[in-house]
Amino acid sequence: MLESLTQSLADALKPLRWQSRFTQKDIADRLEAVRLALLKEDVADEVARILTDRIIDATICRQVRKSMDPWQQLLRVIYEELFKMMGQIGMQGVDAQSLNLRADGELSILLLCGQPGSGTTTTCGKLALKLKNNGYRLMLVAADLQNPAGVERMKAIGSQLDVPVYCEASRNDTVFDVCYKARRAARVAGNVDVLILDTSGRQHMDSKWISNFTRTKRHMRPRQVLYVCDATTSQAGVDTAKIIHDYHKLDGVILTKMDVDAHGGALLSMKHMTGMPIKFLGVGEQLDQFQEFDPHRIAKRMLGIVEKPSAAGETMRDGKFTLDTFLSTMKQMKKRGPMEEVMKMIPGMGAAVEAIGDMNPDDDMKQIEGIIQSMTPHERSNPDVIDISRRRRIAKGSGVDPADVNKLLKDFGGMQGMMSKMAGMSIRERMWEVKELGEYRLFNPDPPDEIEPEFDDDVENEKDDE
Ligand SMILES: Nc1nc2c(ncn2[C@@H]2O[C@H](COP(=O)(O)OP(=O)(O)OP(=O)(O)O)[C@@H](O)[C@H]2O)c(=O)[nH]1
Repeated sequence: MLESLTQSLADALKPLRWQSRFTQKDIADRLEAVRLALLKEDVADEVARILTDRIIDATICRQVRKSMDPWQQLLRVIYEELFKMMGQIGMQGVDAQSLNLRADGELSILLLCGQPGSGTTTTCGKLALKLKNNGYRLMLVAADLQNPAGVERMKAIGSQLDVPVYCEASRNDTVFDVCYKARRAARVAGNVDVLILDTSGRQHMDSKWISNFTRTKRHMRPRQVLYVCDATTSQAGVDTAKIIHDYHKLDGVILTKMDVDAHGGALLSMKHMTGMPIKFLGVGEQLDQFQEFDPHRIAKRMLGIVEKPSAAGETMRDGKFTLDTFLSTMKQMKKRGPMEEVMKMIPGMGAAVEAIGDMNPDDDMKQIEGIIQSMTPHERSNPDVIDISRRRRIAKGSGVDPADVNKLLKDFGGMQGMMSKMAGMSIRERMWEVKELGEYRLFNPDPPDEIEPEFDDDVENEKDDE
């Protein structure tokens, strides 16, 4: 995954690697090499130009910290610009909020479309598996009637996941007919939370397909329409995604076959060129080879920064950071003073606390405590088992909205991930991570166009931290 892009970037930046000082000319020369490297990896011309211009601007705007290696500072700038180019945080989860699923217990519909062979049918199964693991009850719909093999594949996926599949024997039905009948069947069954429609077709660009798709989208009222794009098709895939998005206004992209995409052209260009966020990545043929898109991790990977798992990280991933741990950590922190004061003690959080103004972290803490205490011990150790009906009961028991329970579980999931990630980091890296979380992810799920990093602080003491 992304091997060629990582190598090209490394080659372009290599002359600066061991230099103790950089002039602006050095940086400009190297970034021209980076731009050419990006073009070679099939990144859109516009994206390569804007990205390198932004990196140059950011390096000029920042006051260079004397105590820090200039190479590290340059890498930091490139990393930030890469993830800004790709990412929109807070839209990638397999949860009610990120997928806009209904909170009232009514049927939610997700519509997936994509070019033939892009992996749409497989992706429907991957999404179904993730949702099933989060406690949702699914039905899959094989609405790609032009391709009998696709229907058979969907049936095989359904039996592998033990999820019902709706399909029609008649090939005279249109995509709309199948989806319409499937929705009726799901409602009659009464035990389906999410209906996933596989509408991958033969000729997405022909007028018949467009009118059928438009009708399906209008009448089925899906909660989200996701475009499945084969990452290896690079710019051609991005161009098609843009045409379809301009016409149909989709909600996001799932990039498949990332495991065999060495170049990352589609990955880097997609958000800027189409305006759609990337939500998930397909990273293999198996149904569990599916990831929520994390632009931070991908940007690091592009720069060859390896995240090393540590023993403590493994422990976290093994599930030992439970809701009980979370609650007791919060309580310990609370003993040290009001939440607001404790949060201010965390590097980078001070500004965030000021920014949230009227919000009262102590009240939030009481609500969190109430929700966690309404769960069973088993649920606190295994939050994945909390399905929709339990979420409703927990909400009732703690006097909050089901959406608050969903949010807590989502935040906890994020924190669990962060804890495992931080376990393998140096103190400085941890400080960056917490600072980013405070200023960027936690309080601002849609990142601003520009982040103002504080490179002009007095950081002479930083070396003491290491
Ligand atoms: N390596 C890799 N292969 C994938 C991935 N996703 C899907 N595939 C493979 O891509 C091929 C096409 O997948 P399908 O799910 O049938 O694609 P489709 O878009 O529904 O195709 P049609 O039915 O022809 O429209 C299959 O061999 C899948 O196993 C992925 O993330 N990585």
